[in-house]
Amino acid sequence: MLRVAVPNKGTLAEPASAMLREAGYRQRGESRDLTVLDSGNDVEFFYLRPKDIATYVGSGDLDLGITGRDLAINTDINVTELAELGFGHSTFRYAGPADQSWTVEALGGKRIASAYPHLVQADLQRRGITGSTVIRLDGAVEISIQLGLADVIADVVDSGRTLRQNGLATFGEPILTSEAVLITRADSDPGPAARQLANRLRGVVFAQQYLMLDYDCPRHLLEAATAVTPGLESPTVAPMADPEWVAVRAMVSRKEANAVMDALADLGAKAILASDIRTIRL
Ligand SMILES: Nc1ncnc2c1ncn2[C@@H]1O[C@H](COP(=O)(O)OP(=O)(O)OP(=O)(O)O)[C@@H](O)[C@H]1O
Ligand SMILES: O=P(O)(O)OC[C@H]1O[C@H](OP(=O)(O)OP(=O)(O)O)[C@H](O)[C@@H]1O
Ligand SMILES: [Mg+2]
Repeated sequence: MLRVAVPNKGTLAEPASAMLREAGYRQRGESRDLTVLDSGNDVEFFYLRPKDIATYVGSGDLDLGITGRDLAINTDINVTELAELGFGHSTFRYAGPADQSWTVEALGGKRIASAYPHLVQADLQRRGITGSTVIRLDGAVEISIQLGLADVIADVVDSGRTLRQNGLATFGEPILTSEAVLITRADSDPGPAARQLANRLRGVVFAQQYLMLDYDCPRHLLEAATAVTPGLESPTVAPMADPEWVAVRAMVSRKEANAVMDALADLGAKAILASDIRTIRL
């Protein structure tokens, strides 16, 4: 039986379970449940702290896990990414008081507070910065400078609101860009059941990036219209009761969908519909 770790709370918990459900797996109904057996798919899910997931997967006690890339790297254990899951996006950055001008080069010998100490140590080492003290905190890191514990922080930045509220500003390039990822132990074949779960999740991620467009097209405009909607392989073109018209169906990128619909309408297509795609196998 495949054993899979899923975040039990925090930012990643709800979207991770929703994605697994969409991919056809049974998920817990009660937020206090720590395990769920999906006997139909021969998978057992374990609901664990996101910070601990890479530890379980890296040790080989669990086969797969969903966690943040930043959390996985910070765990400093041998795991590899099987899929990017398209949610839980963030950056990991240095920040200091907004009224001081900081550079990464000036971090030597300074005190840096972070809930991701390994990630910070690795970044300092990569840059050849020495003598800094990394102070490990569990959360609410933004307050530590004000309280006198640290000179700067390194933390997860999403909207930037928490930093602004605490009078802080980022400096230097992001240390990392992160999102939720599916991980497995590095240097070992995860096996066919794990590959199937990864493929199902990739199908959901991919589907979320596309919409299905359907429209009616005057036959003489078909070439121009299908140039606007080439689809993945080629659009489906079906006859309509009126021989002057054809029905066209093609996938379009969700980001471009409205521009494509405008272009089709300008061209003379009618009844242009966009619908969600739940999942895909390419
Ligand atoms: N706005 C956000 N705040 C916090 N984490 C975020 C945010 N957006 C994305 N993430 C990602 O979510 C993961 C952190 O989730 P988690 O809930 O474990 O953090 P946490 O709230 O710091 O945990 P804890 O409950 O121990 O404080 C990281 O991978 C992080 O990059
Ligand atoms: O850029 P923003 O949109 O403001 O989001 C980033 C903030 O959110 C997270 O904190 P969280 O709420 O998880 O609290 P914590 O510090 O206790 O983990 C993270 O640690 C940052 O503090
Ligand atoms: Mg947090």
